[in-house]
Amino acid sequence: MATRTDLDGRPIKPITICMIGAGGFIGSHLCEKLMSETPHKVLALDVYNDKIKHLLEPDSLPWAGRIQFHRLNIKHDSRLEGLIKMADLTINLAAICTPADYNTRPLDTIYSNFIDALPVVKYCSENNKRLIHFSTCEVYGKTIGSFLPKDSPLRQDPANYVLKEDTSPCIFGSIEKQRWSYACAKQLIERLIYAEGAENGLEFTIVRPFNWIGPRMDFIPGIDGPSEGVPRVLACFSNNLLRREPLSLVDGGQSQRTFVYIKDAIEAVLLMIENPDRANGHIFNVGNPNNEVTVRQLAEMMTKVYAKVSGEPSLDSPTVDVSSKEFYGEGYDDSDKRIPDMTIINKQLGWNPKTSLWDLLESTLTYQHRTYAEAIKKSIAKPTAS
Ligand SMILES: NC(=O)c1ccc[n+]([C@@H]2O[C@H](COP(=O)([O-])OP(=O)(O)OC[C@H]3O[C@@H](n4cnc5c(N)ncnc54)[C@H](O)[C@@H]3O)[C@@H](O)[C@H]2O)c1
Ligand SMILES: O=c1ccn([C@@H]2O[C@H](COP(=O)(O)OP(=O)(O)O[C@H]3OC[C@@H](O)[C@H](O)[C@H]3O)[C@@H](O)[C@H]2O)c(=O)[nH]1
Repeated sequence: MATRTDLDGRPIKPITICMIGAGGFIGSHLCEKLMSETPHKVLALDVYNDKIKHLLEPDSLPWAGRIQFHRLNIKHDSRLEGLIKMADLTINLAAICTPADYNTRPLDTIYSNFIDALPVVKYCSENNKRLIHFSTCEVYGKTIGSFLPKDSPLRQDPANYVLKEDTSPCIFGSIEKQRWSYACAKQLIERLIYAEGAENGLEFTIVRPFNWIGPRMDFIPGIDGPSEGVPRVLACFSNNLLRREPLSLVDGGQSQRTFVYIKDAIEAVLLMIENPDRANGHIFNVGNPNNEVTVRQLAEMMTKVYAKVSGEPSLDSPTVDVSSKEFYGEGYDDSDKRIPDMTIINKQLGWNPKTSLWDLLESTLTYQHRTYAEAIKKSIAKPTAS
């Protein structure tokens, strides 16, 4: 491998990374990138490894020996501190991060996103290890603009809706809207990490992902996840398309999101890993402000793209409206709009997303069709046990 240099022209030294939650969606892409393009070693920690199996087996893979899987639950495993000590950098991705869980399993959500992350922060701080912690864009909550009258010209002022790391407030709903328990737990762990940096010199970077999507995100209910499970929107809509069912629009699909391609976002994380002097002490939005749609528009676009990649015509009525209470249960609420300000990541790391929403949906839905269409057909054809 040719000598790789950082953004300041210095050669990059190989390091060992302790990646917690390496078996998930983001972790699997990050492991893939680190194995195929860098000399770094990864201690991959997770309870599952299905999404990184292709990197672990067989032993003849070019990166054999550079990635080691450790099956463990960070809630109760004494090996955690030893693994953090063995590494130069810890990346914590582990979390319950699916909205269907926030109001139905609020305790697990709070424990997973706050309590379980505490020892990781403590071990990094005590052992002088660098930490990259995954937070979320949801820490911003609702926009200021959402509280203005519908026809107020102030809604047009970007200051009232663009989300900026160092100036935007964090606006959550009331306590019985348990949707916000996740965001609140993430916010408190951010504050704790920041305080560890300020008082004890912890070297940290906080990542706030804005709806990263792509292959291997979540699961398809009844195929590689529970039949009654509700994954995030990309997988929900993929499941509907694969089964030729209308896509469910929660509360009319009026909420807005910006979606970024996982492969673009992983480039940003690699820059953080390899440029500690530029990334330490910072909180970074990572998203694509150019890919904004309402959830309804996302459904329409996915329907068109899926018809193209599968060759199957769309349904006459491709969407159906459903209330959030019916879909997610009591205590659901939503972020109205999420546009990331890109100033800080641009200045520190020179990163910009590249892939348009249409292009990222085309490659992702091609993957979904190739991976799941046959399995879905078989599961539908299978006679049910009497
Ligand atoms: N994907 C996104 O767009 C997005 C957006 C905002 C924030 N995030 C954050 O990024 C991180 C990763 O998200 P993801 O999309 O890859 O989710 P994911 O659910 O696919 O991955 C999380 C992984 O952590 C593992 N994990 C959870 N608890 C664990 C424990 N106690 N011990 C060991 N492993 C455990 C899970 O098994 C899973 O493989 C999360 O912290 C999430 O909150 C992601
Ligand atoms: O079938 C569906 C699924 C979801 N939706 C809607 O689609 C939007 C996006 O839902 P997602 O499940 O992808 O999750 P959200 O964008 O609300 O939150 C996510 O973003 C940030 C991360 O921290 C988390 O991964 C997750 O909380 C929501 O408005 C939701 O109500 C539908 O209309 N229909």
